[in-house]
Amino acid sequence: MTFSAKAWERITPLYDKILNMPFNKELMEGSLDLEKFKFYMAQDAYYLGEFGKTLATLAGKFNDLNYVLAFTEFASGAIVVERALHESYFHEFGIPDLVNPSPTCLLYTNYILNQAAYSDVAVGVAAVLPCFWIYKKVGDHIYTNHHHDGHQYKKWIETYAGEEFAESVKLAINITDALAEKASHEVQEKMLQAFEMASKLEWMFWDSAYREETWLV
Ligand SMILES: Cc1ncc(CN)c(N)n1
Repeated sequence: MTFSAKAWERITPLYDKILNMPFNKELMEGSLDLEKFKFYMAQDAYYLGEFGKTLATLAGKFNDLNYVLAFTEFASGAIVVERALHESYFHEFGIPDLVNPSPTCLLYTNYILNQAAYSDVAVGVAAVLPCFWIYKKVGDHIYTNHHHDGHQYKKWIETYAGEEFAESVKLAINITDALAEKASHEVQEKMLQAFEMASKLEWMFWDSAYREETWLV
């Protein structure tokens, strides 16, 4: 069994919960409160900057130059392509440029940055894989089930259900599998744990956006 098959099996119950979160269900129906979506987009802008730095950190750790290239492109993709999506919404909805990260956003970004900086590179890669893979699956699910006409969150849906993003996700999965194949049993177990932890943090990120989470002190 490949690492990716094992990893997805491990998070399947969590993935089902993600699909049924109010944020994602209402986003799909187009009924999601605009203030919640704006909150999410603002936090996600912060997230994507840190995600880009995490990918760039990982890029510098590979010996295989194909992987360096792939992760460098992922890093610029996170910042350039997804930022374009954000900027169109920022324009439309007036979301602020400077964002203070929510507790969950800070927790998630610090987790992936920490894994990229201090863990085995294969573990760092496993920690960022949910950011690709879960979004692709959720994007496809929402794309298939949403009403196409005049949907106010159409650009978001099309970004994550699109072909360009699909190519990156496939490559990220293949690289993770190749790294896992060469890793010790111990590192493979840490990779699974990192994949599961980041998947939980994806759940928390949507939940925190729905609650418009703030600092209590
Ligand atoms: C929180 C989060 N995770 C993943 C993605 C998709 N790269 C995103 N935009 N935001």
